[in-house]
Amino acid sequence: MTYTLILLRHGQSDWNEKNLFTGWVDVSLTEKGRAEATRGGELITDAGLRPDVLHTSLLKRAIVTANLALESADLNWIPVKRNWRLNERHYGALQGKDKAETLAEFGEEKFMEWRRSYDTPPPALDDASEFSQADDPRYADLGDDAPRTECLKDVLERMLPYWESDIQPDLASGKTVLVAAHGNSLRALVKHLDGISDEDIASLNIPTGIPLVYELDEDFAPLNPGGKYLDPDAAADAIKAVANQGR
Ligand SMILES: O=C(O)[C@@H](CO)OP(=O)(O)O
Repeated sequence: MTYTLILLRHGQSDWNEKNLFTGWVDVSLTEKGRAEATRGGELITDAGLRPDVLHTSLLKRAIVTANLALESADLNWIPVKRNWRLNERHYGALQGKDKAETLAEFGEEKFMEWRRSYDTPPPALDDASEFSQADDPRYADLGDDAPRTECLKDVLERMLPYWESDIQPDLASGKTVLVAAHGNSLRALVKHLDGISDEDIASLNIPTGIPLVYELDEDFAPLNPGGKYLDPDAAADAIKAVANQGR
């Protein structure tokens, strides 16, 4: 028995286009992002894949991406589960800040530490900030556990329980699972699946809107380590663009 897992980062968002740190701020897709999402669904269909169930974050850029992909795959009807544990990394006090200005102000080392180090979070976001989610009803159940900043390690630690409790059982029952999420929550999942070291994960970036397919064995170990992008050429170009953000 092999399991099929399809990872889909949301299409380009308004704040991807503007080059702003986003995190938990609930921004919309651009027209380009919507087109990427639709094409993502076409790529899934063309590859002969048919997701049985969808898991998304609570952020609309992932939700709308999944809806558009499923619309183009004529699979609007499949069951969906949404969970904050698939959210983008909470970017702390960087949320709403321009990436190029942050790089210019703090320098390459600090910028990359905040962006890609495994275990150093940016400073926490003040609850009074216009970019805070402290009063957002969708996170009310989290109470004081709601993050004010996160590093990738934090994301991995809050994502893994959901991977084990909700996604693995769907895979184990033979379902093809589509996970529509974010650059850093998917980096955390890929780190876990591929056993990537804390150092090496810094240079792994995930492009918007291009499905990444893993075939997993019964222990959820990849049979195709690194997975397979359904449009490898577009993925390679887009990965470089993500890596160079801020420059
Ligand atoms: O701003 C963010 O939330 C993320 C994803 O867009 O950015 P980065 O790739 O810099 O971690």
